[in-house]
Amino acid sequence: MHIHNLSETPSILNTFISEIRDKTIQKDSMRFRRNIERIGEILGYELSKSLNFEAHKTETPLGTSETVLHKNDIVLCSILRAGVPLHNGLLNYFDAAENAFISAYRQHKHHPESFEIIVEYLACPSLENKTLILADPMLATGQSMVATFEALKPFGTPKEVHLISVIGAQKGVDYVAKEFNSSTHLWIAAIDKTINDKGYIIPGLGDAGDLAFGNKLQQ
Ligand SMILES: O=P(O)(O)OC[C@H]1O[C@H](OP(=O)(O)OP(=O)(O)O)[C@H](O)[C@@H]1O
Ligand SMILES: O=c1cc[nH]c(=O)[nH]1
Ligand SMILES: [Mg+2]
Repeated sequence: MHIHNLSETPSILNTFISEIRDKTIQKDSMRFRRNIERIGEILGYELSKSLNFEAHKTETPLGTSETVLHKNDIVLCSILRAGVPLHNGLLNYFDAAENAFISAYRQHKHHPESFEIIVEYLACPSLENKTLILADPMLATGQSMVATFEALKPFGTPKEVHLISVIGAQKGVDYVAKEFNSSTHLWIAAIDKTINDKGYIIPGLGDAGDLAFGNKLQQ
């Protein structure tokens, strides 16, 4: 897997990551969502450099401008619910992308510290020969990414696969690196050291879905 950890190069991205982590600033849910969206825009911009480009001529009022434009058929798939603001950020740049949504949540059936990933909702166009971008802001154990990719398989074989995440734990990064094809790209804004016994990334930021959209009752 090609791992692109964007925080290795200091940039304005660090400001947005620092704000979503900050226990005071993150309480402003509108700012939290907007920061995730801005991070999505930056990750999308970096990812765009790896796409395929073709020559293009643009007629201006005064002449012809020659450039290259990407030609990929992109399907942008986000994991509900925390993936929604990240999806919006990516869609701001890949505005012609087709879109897919998939739900994945942790079900704590027997013990608060053990859970399984439940995939219930899935809306997806054909993925055959397309560029699939699979986005989820948190990559903790990596089980949600792997379970959702598995659920997408009946929709066709993508030409290339890009995973997008905001904060990952090293364990989750290692797990997806093992489970996905070696040609897969991971574009990630920060990689943290550990996961606690409840599956939260440390230091992480807490629960991204709750911070974006409010608390939910456990089923
Ligand atoms: O890498 P994993 O260990 O699978 O954990 C990451 C998943 O956990 C969070 O979702 P959550 O279950 O909290 O659902 P939510 O988005 O509805 O809050 C997050 O948005 C990821 O989907
Ligand atoms: O730290 C974590 C792990 C999973 N999901 C979150 O929202 N945060
Ligand atoms: Mg959550």
